Amino acid sequence: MKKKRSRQGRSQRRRYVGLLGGSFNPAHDGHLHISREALKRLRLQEVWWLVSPQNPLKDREGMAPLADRMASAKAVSAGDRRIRPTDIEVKLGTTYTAQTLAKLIRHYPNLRFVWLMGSDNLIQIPRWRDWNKIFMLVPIAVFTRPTYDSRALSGKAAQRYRRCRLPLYAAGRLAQSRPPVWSFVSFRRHPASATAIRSGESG
Ligand SMILES: Nc1ncnc2c1ncn2[C@@H]1O[C@H](COP(=O)(O)OP(=O)(O)OP(=O)(O)O)[C@@H](O)[C@H]1O
Ligand SMILES: O=C(O)c1ccc[n+]([C@@H]2O[C@H](COP(=O)([O-])O)[C@@H](O)[C@H]2O)c1
Repeated sequence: MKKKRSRQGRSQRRRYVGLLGGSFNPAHDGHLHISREALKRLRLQEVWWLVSPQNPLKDREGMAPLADRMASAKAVSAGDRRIRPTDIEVKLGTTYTAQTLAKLIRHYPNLRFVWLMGSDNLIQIPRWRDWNKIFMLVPIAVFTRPTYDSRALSGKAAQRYRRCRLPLYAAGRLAQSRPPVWSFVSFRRHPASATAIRSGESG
């Protein structure tokens, strides 16, 4: 009886943290939108914006300095204390997500992480280093994004992990679920994109 109570106590103290990795070149309302959706729908306490030193698949040309991207992330998230921009990958010495996650899990044994990404990245994730390891390490929430969803849901990653997909109505349990597990969060789309902002469209 005593043992049961203390186990419950431990799980109540657990904090669930969403990780939104990105270039944030610059940060925009789309990032804010999916972070708030994640906090609410996945029942998270915090979302960390992992402002990437350099996306291994993106060109260095046109990539603003990390300090500028951090400043933009801080400005956009300023109104919401649950959202925390960080350049922690610099301190961890990682640019590959699988490595970042392995280190974060080791450094923060009392936190439970969930990887957050837009549906464009579900299409691309099979090109990431050790991508299957990412599915094994943390639950993954994929957010709806204009134009990408149907390709994402018929793509290699969605197909390979189709049996590990939690339906939307169960997304509130995603953070506590044992990987591999993922969910497609399709409540409301947001049209913003950094590419559009850089090219002078409204984003
Ligand atoms: N409007 C959006 N809806 C859903 N997910 C988004 C949206 N904007 C960004 N994301 C997600 O946020 C993460 C970080 O995105 P990133 O910083 O690359 O912005 P981006 O707008 O996709 O940039 P770019 O256009 O330069 O590729 C990625 O997982 C991306 O899919
Ligand atoms: O690990 C990889 O091989 C890898 C390849 C491409 C992108 N990522 C990560 O994916 C996240 C989204 O990147 P971006 O540039 O699309 O915003 C960011 O955290 C990147 O570090 C990771």
